[in-house]
Amino acid sequence: MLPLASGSCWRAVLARARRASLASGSRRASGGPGCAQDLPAAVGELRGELDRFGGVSMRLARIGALDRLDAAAFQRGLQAAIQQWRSEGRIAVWLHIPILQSRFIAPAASLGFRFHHAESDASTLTLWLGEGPSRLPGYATHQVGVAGAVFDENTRKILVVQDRNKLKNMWKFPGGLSEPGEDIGETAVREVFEETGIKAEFRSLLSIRQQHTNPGAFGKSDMYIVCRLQPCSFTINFCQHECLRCEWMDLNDLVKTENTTPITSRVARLLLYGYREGFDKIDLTMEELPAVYTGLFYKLYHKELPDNYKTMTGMD
Ligand SMILES: NC(=O)C1=CN([C@@H]2O[C@H](COP(=O)(O)OP(=O)(O)OC[C@H]3O[C@@H](n4cnc5c(N)ncnc54)[C@H](O)[C@@H]3O)[C@@H](O)[C@H]2O)C=CC1
Ligand SMILES: [Mg+2]
Repeated sequence: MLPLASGSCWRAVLARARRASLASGSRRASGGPGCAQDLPAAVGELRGELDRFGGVSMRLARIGALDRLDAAAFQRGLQAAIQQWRSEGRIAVWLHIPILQSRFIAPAASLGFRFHHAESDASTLTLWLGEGPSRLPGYATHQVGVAGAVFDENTRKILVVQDRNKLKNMWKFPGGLSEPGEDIGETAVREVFEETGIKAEFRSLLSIRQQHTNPGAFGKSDMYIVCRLQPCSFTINFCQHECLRCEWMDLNDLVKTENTTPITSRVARLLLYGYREGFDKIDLTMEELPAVYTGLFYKLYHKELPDNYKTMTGMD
């Protein structure tokens, strides 16, 4: 982000707020915590930053004497700053508020700010200043759950569990929610081990289910991904908190049983097809590739691409 050229605007408006307070002889003029005389210390450090979309970002954590700034003075300062930013053609304001400074949320909300998101130690509010409805991107919309279909080709057995905390005890693949920064395959391997004690390796991605307004996802959307895993151990030691039962079941039995969920039944049939006709018919395999802009790496999942199509050597 670039420092905002009109950062001095804050200094001016809060100095004005201070003068107004002094003139009105308000309680703050008399000194003590939250007193208007203390404003310049906080205000001098208050800087907005311009982003590449033409919006302004304000991080209250960067202001040293914020503890002494009271909510009413903050609101007056913010209001004047918004006016200034509007006149400069800024399209939006992002306000980052540390959790211990949450008293600034209400004054910001009264000026039209709304929550964009919250982390454990801070919240971010936004105000759209541009024309028409807000074009700011929303925050996270989905949770990601991943299950491991651990299939042993030698015995044709598949690892299944029944949840302890469900009203109906149906067979399903072990799995759970992905953690931040975790790859899909890593979640499948971790959850399978935590729930069943079975060690396994990621082979491919088999299916993706998307479901909206999911109660288990706090009313957000849910992506449930099933991976094919290859077992590396076979002795079950299942988690008593999460699972009621866990066993290696013949794949044909899982395909035929009614005591399962529709998605488990469908993926079992997909696995049976892959087992008989070749897993290349059903696998979305993974490859790591470099990201162009960030210099980081990402994982790409798709059906196997023949080598000559990867390089395009000798092809038109
Ligand atoms: N069709 C299927 O076969 C099923 C698919 N799924 C999918 O699996 C994913 C989630 O898997 P899970 O095994 O549920 O996740 P998980 O294995 O990460 O377990 C979640 C844990 O959080 C606990 N928990 C949940 N809500 C709680 C609350 N309000 N208070 C206290 N503890 C709470 C649960 O008891 C459980 O121990 C989702 O994507 C979901 O859609 C889940 C169940 C069945
Ligand atoms: Mg689970």
